Formats: sequence, C-alpha cells, structure tokens
Amino acid sequence: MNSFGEKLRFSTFGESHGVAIGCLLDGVPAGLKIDEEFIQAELDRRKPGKSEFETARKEDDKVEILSGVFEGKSTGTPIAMVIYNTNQKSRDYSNIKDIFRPGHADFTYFYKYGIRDYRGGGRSSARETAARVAAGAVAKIMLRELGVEVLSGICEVDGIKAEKFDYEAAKESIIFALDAGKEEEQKDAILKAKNEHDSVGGVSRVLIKGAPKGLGEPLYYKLDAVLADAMMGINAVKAVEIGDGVLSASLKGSKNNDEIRSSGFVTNHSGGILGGISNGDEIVMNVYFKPTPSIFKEQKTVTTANEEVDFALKGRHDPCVAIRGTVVCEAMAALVIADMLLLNMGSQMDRVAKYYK
Ligand SMILES: Cc1cc2nc3c(=O)[nH]c(=O)nc-3n(C[C@H](O)[C@H](O)[C@H](O)COP(=O)(O)O)c2cc1C
Ligand SMILES: C=C(O[C@@H]1CC(C(=O)O)=C[C@@H](OP(=O)(O)O)[C@H]1O)C(=O)O
Repeated sequence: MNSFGEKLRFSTFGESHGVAIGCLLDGVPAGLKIDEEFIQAELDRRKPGKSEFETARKEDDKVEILSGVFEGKSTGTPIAMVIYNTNQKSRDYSNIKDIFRPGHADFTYFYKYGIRDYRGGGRSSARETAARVAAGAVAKIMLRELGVEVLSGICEVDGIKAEKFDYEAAKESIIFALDAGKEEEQKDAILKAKNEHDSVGGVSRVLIKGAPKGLGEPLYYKLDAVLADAMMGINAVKAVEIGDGVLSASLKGSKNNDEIRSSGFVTNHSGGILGGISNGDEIVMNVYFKPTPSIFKEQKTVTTANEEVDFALKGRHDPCVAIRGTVVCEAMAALVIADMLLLNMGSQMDRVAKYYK
C-alpha cells in the first residue's frame, strides 16, 4: 500500500540519501487558497539541524510546488511537491555498509527486499516525513477554512513529564514550550544522553480543536482507529493514546464517563471520540516515540552474512526524535481530519463550508 486516505489521498517518494523527496496529494478541493509561505513555515518547524537537540544534518527543506496550484489556488488536480536533498552524503554510513544497526529498519528492509542500500537509511529514514509535513500543511490550510486547528507539543522526555501544557506557546517553539518547571530538566536529559552517546524517548501531545461532531465511520473507518494508524505509521512511534488512553483501563466507569449537559460534555476523558465518531469536543492524543535507534555507544549486531560483530556507529542523528516528530504528528492528524471531512461531506470546499454554518 503506497497511499493514505480515502478522499484526500497522499503518497510520498524519495530517499534520505537520494536526489529528492516529495509527495503527491490528490483530492484537495478546487479553489482553496494555497498559502506557500505557510507550507514552508511548517517544513521549517520540522527541518533538521536547527539546534543541539536535533540531528546535525543541515537541510533547508525548501519546497517547490510542481502541480495542482494555479494563481495561488488549488485546481482540484493532484498537488505534487518536491524537496531536494542538499546534504545527503554521509560518509559515516560507509562503516555500516554490511552491518545492521540495532533498533533501526536495516535488518527488516534487508530481509524483505534483499537489498542493502549502503548510502544510509534511505526510505526508512524519517527524512521522508518532511514530505508528509508538506502534504499536512495543505490539509491544515483546508482545515483553517473550516475552523479546525491542529496543535501539539512535547509533554514528556525521558520519563520527565510536563505538569501543565501550553499549546499556544508550543506553537511558537514546539520544543519544551509546555512547562517552565520541567523544561530545563527535559533539555538536560537530552543533552546528557547525547554526551553519553545515547538517546532518549519522548511523548507528543496532539490537540485537534474545532472538529465538528460526526467525523468517522461507525465500524471500519473509525476516527480513533484511523488516527492511531496515522500516528503509528510515523517512524519510531510505539504507542498512541486517545484521551485518557491506558489510564482509562484502571478507572471506574463513574470516573471515566464524560457526563453530558445541554452545553456539552463536562469532562473529556474520551479524547473527543465515542464509537469511532467525533463528539464535538477537543480531540486529544498522546503519541509515544522510542529513543533514537542510531546511537554512538558500542553495540552487538550481525552483518548481512549473519556474522557477529561489535561496532560503534558514527553519523548525524537526533538525540530525541519526538522533538521533530511532534510536527509530523500534527501533519498526519490534519490529513486524517481533512480526509474525514471530505469523506463525510462531499468534495467541494463551498459545500463543506456551508454544511457547518
Ligand atoms: C523526526 C524523526 C527523526 C528521526 N531521526 C532519527 C535519527 O536521526 N536517527 C535514527 O536512527 N533514527 C531516527 N528516527 C527514527 C527512525 O527513523 C526509526 O526508528 C526507524 O525508521 C525504525 O523504525 P521504527 O522505530 O518505527 O521501528 C527519527 C524519527 C523521526 C520521527
Ligand atoms: C535528515 C533527516 O533526519 C534524519 C532521520 C534519520 C533516520 O534514520 O530516521 C537519520 C538521520 O539522517 P540520515 O538519513 O542522513 O542518516 C537524520 O538526520 C530529516 O529529518 O530531514
């Protein structure tokens, strides 16, 4: 399967160490004003090499729109976008040409395809997620017209949890803009792991504001199932919680139920979804990222010939992938919600907009 979505279908192409990466987004209604600066700004939030908390690989991630937009508006035809790689030649992969990095996809890609692309992570590298962010930015533009907003921020790093969460601040600086009290501890944990040639995991909290009631199919295209699929499809994501998620299994029904008043739900343990359908409340998810697999400590592994070796990796790697991964979560969530809106309401922007008046 090479595309995602029912009405708003998208797929991506390219490799981290090839010429370019990009996406093809089909199903965008005609007449949508495409704000190219916004698409670039979204890519800038995710691009690598901005700080000591990220990989040292420097890429500008300048996006070029190849089709589907005329005089600033979508034409209703497929939107193709390309981002050229400029810093793809990593010498540091030469020493792992025939070696599988523990925790990365080298092992499984080799046994599935029988090919070891020695240039680097290739298609399994999260560089591909830049193309998702470009597609997600168009979805966000569509959602903006309909009063829906997708926000996120990092709520946990290396087990250190933020106690309060400020999405508006997180918009400006997705990293640690959540809890002044915990911010320094979280930053220190990343830098400490980095100095020790190790890595840490983290959790992104995603908020979807303004989604109407009724999104999601009751049985086989449930909103929570599709969101979970979209999040789990992001590199290094190992779990997704909707609303209270795991915690709800240990709550009594009387604590877990969201009581209903004429003005709406009193609480939001459900995370805005009941029976696979949005209930009009905020949609809330926690997305759990594992620690970066590529670390510089000595590790045990095998070669493509299954010989045991000890090796220490070099290269340019994120010490905590959740930091940039949170932008990818937003993009994927925006694509799902935009798809669900189109699925429920038809394909023309004006019809979609009128429905919610
Ligand atoms: C934004 C982002 C950046 C990432 N950066 C790196 C990295 O620098 N080095 C690395 O080994 N893995 C990185 N990863 C994770 C790997 O791509 C991922 O772990 C790998 O493809 C194996 O897939 P899995 O962890 O989903 O099983 C990153 C993930 C994301 C979302
Ligand atoms: C280049 C990016 O991130 C990369 C994601 C990644 C991985 O294994 O996922 C490995 C590293 O790079 P490379 O592919 O050169 O080994 C990161 O720098 C990017 O996000 O644009």
